[in-house]
Amino acid sequence: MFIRKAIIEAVRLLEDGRRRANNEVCKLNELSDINSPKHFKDKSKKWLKFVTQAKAAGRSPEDFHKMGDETGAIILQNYNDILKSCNALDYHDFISYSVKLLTDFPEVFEECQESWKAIVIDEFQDTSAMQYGLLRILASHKRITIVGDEDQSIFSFNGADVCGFDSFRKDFPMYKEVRLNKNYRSTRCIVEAASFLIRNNSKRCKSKDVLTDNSSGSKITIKECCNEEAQCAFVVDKILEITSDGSSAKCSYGNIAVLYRRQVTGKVFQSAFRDRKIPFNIHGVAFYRKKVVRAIIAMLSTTLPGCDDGPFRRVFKACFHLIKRKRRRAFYVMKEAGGAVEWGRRRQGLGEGTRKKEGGWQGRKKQWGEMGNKAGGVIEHIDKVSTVRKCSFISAACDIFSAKISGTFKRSQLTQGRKVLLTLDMISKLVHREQSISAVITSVANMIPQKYLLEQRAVLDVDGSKLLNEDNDLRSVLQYLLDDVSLFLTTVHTVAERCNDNTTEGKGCMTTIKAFIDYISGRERENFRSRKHDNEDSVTITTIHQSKGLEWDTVFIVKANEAEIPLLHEYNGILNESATSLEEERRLLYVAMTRARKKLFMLYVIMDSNWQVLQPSRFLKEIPNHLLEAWDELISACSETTYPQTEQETPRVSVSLRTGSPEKNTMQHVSVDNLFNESSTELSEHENCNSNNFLKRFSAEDRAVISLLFHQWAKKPAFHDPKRLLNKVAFVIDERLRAKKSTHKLFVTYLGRNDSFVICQDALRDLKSCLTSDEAYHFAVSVLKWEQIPAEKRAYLMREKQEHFQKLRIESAMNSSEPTSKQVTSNLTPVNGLTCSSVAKLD
Ligand SMILES: Nc1ncnc2c1ncn2[C@@H]1O[C@H](COP(=O)(O)OP(=O)(O)OP(=O)(O)O)[C@@H](O)[C@H]1O
Repeated sequence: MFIRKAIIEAVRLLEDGRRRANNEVCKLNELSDINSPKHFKDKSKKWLKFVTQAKAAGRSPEDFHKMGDETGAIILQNYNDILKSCNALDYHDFISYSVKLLTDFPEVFEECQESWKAIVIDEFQDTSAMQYGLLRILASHKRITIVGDEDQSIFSFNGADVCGFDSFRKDFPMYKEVRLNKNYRSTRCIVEAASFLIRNNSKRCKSKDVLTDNSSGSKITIKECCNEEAQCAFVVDKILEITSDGSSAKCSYGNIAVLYRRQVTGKVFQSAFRDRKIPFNIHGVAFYRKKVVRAIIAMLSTTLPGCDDGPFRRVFKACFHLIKRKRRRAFYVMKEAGGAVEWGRRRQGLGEGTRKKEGGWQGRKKQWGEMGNKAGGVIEHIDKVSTVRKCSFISAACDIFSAKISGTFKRSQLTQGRKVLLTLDMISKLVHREQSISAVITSVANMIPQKYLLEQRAVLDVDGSKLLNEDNDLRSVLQYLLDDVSLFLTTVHTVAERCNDNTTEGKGCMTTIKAFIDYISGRERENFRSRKHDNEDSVTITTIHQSKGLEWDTVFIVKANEAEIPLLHEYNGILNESATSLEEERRLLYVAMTRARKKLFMLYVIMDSNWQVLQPSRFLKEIPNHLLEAWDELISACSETTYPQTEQETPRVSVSLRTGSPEKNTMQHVSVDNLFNESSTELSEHENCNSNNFLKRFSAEDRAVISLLFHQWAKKPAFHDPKRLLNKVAFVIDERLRAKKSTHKLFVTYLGRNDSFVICQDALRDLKSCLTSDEAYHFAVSVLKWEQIPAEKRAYLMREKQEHFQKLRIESAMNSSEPTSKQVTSNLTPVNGLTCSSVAKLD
């Protein structure tokens, strides 16, 4: 967290410096954008990767300076300065300082040599250059064994350096190499397929061919799916089939895994598995490990006799956590306002020196330090006082915060501390007065600073496996907790015991609370123990990175698509198709494939959830056909049986377009494009995607014409390149604009027909002006992809798409008595000159 903050600040300092150097004065309304945390957060993502890699490689700002990367040098320098000024070290510093310690202090080095007489390193391919440097010093006695597989180096984003093997060979020339070429895990078919794939990497030891004595097993199934839903349905059906008693190759749930490149791909599987009652496991936080639930339990625990320091510490942490957040928000607001003040000052001619004196990183750090580190700092200080005075945490806290002034804390912090003590006192009184434990929990929940967390759903996708395997649970966190209380009262804590509580204690519900806390602690312990066992018979859903080192009988690699694996986009959307990143992505697929013992499925989708056309991963083509199950048959089976081709099955919509003047409406036919239109409108409610963003710039009517124009030229082989397509569209616009009319007819030949559409001059100009944008480029790419799909497959997809939006409309109409904007538009359609009707087959 701190690292990210430091990088955000490093980026902010860089931009600040640049603006000052250029003497740029921002407009007031731009300032809030420029200074907004989001602005820096987004930008800092790519720099986080840069700094991690630079530090892992042991590079200094000077190195980047020498390489001519001035920006990189400044960012790294700023980042290092920030850490230094906060007296902080990051993970990479731990290693570099250890190297320094061992080099500068021979006695430390000798002690380490004495302690570690021999060193064994597993997964050596994941070692960074910096780690290797430390290793080299520690292993000066030359008693070192490294185990690794360069083909499985997949953590370069974390600084792992696949060149480590070469460095090792050079630094330990007396090494003895033992090649473990025999694979005991997978069938021959899987081993061969993975080998064929990885052979395409140039940076690897060529002589390394993995063999196996295992049987050849069944071929790899490559499955094309219409969309993610269809992909999920296939996986679910297949799992149910292979786990059923009747299956010839019966497999237990625990022997199956679904692997994907990005976390987000797994979401759809979680809900589908829940619906179909397939047990699965995933890393996550169980309900009683949620911070907010733990805070409530800690607050209750503080009222119990003999409560130790832990719950008190947790309460302080939870309450000061809010202060931190609240203040940080306030800080950003202040920063934004400060930006405006600063702008004002510039206008008034206040000097740089004044600004530096008042602001700068030091000032900001002071403010941030006060805010960000308070919870930790406060608790640390109370701990210190309690150790020195040999008293409990709460006594120390009472002493500290009852003081009117403090040498350590500011007055505002003392006030906050007193508030926490007051809250604890109120809870204690409540527990002694109130007899209903549910009432106490509800009141305590109200005192929790992060109250909003209690309204969130108790069972989220990121929760622990035990909870995820339960049915869809719509209860809030608070309701979940209160239901647990009811369950406890009705099943565990008998009426007699409750009466006993009241008579022995006189009043309050302290004993019940103690019993409840004991009950849930015991249950949690048991859950934790059994979870491990439960997971043994659950399907694993995980990312490829997390699957490293594991193995299953059956593995599904899902969404094996371009832009997924290989995932070559940087955070800033720039395509990084360097050979190095491509080879790392190939290794990633290699790791995924080699997780399978007996059966491997590789699936790809034709369209993503945004209805964007996707291509299968280029890596699939690197696996020879003879290892794939009925690849050709599958494809032809799909096109022959899956895609309907009759007129009735591929309804099309025709839309008449508005002309420049409303009176001169002409009816024109638009085919696929109104669906693009439709999707772009619908998608605005879902996710933004570049190509749809492009169309969204235009009015609904113009979108159809523009889309059609692109499709017309995309069909011609001469314009199969997105840039050429954009140039052609620009050329057509120029021609039209030369005619100097307020409205223009665009002659479009599409689906074998010549049609003309009227579009106004302004829309044409707007279109021309944005043809060089990234969004236009993405749109051109998506149009080209669409046109490359075989006609019958396109017809099928169109039908799917129409059905999808039809379903959405029906659902939204059923959910809302108010008409949606879309419904309003469609009701107004005749007035605007838009009509819809079914027309013939697509192509
Ligand atoms: N000599 C052997 N005889 C039989 N089975 C073996 C032998 N060595 C390993 N195996 C089996 O092969 C599988 C893979 O072994 P292991 O996990 O040690 O390999 P690995 O190189 O660490 O794999 P990876 O790095 O790909 O995860 C395991 O199921 C293991 O039981």
